[in-house]
Amino acid sequence: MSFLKVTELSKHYNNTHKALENFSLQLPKGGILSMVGESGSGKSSLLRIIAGLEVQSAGLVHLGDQKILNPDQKLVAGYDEIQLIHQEYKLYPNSTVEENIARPLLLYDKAYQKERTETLLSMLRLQDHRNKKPRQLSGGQQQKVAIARALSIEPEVLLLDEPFSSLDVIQKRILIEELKDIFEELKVTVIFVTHEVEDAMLMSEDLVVIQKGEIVQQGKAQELVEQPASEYVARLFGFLNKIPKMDNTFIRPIDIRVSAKGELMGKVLSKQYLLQYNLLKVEVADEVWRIVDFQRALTIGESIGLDFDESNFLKFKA
Ligand SMILES: Nc1ncnc2c1ncn2[C@@H]1O[C@H](COP(=O)(O)OP(=O)(O)OP(=O)(O)O)[C@@H](O)[C@H]1O
Repeated sequence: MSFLKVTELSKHYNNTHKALENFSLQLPKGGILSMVGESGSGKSSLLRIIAGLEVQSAGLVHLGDQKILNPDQKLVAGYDEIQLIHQEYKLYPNSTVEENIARPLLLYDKAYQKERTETLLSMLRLQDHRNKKPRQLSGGQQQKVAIARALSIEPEVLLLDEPFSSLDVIQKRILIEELKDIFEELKVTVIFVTHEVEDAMLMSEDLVVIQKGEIVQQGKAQELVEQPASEYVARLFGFLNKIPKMDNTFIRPIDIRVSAKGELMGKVLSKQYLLQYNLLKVEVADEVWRIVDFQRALTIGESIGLDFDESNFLKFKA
């Protein structure tokens, strides 16, 4: 059953520049979807239109039976039910964490205000910071407060536009894992936009890849990894090695074995020490391949045989 429904949305800035083209998407209530796309692919435009903050050139957005009106159709742009959070989301600098979270609840009954604020402080584990001002918090904690504030009025939909891009990797991973559980518990419907595929996979199994304003692939993470619809999608998940003399045919480093009687011979050009393996650059025919060496046994200049199963080839249309 679709709850958030985007139908054939297009957005052309200045009547020419196409930020979105015929974009359709459906999410069930409580669904979490991660959207990956490079800069300029139309992700922010999409979220702003879904939130009712931007006028589309064509197409519709529905939340349940309700048609989302754009700023040309509605006196006050936006909806309480749909909250958009982005990287530069501003907290009230002179208010405490507690006050920031309670702010959208000012018109509500006092007892409910208190109860809801306490729930969110506890859910997001911000109790110890309740009396601090935003500047006394780390970037990750500030984004948590922003999310708590957005969640205070119990929105149906949360739209996250690269909200963690200013955080360091460790902070970010912990926060994504924490938030995923909270979103599931609250049954809020979430679209999480990022250009980092690993962050997308941490947040949800359901992924959409967007390129130049169009969906290039949508599905479970495993489907996208195993059957990428294009070279672009495949490269999002890591290096590809081109098979010599075969057009548009590739193999991933992880699918290659180093073996004395390999199908192809290669020469190690360089090696890079990474956390779980050495990543080698290997000259193979006229190509430079990336090979993973878990044993860290291979040395620069060494000639090696490379073996693989053709069933692991990734073939794309030209
Ligand atoms: N207000 C605007 N006026 C004109 N062009 C715009 C406007 N906003 C966005 N664009 C253009 O529309 C395209 C899509 O932009 P959008 O910000 O939606 O993409 P994005 O995927 O969110 O990019 P980023 O990750 O860099 O934020 C880009 O080419 C951008 O330059």
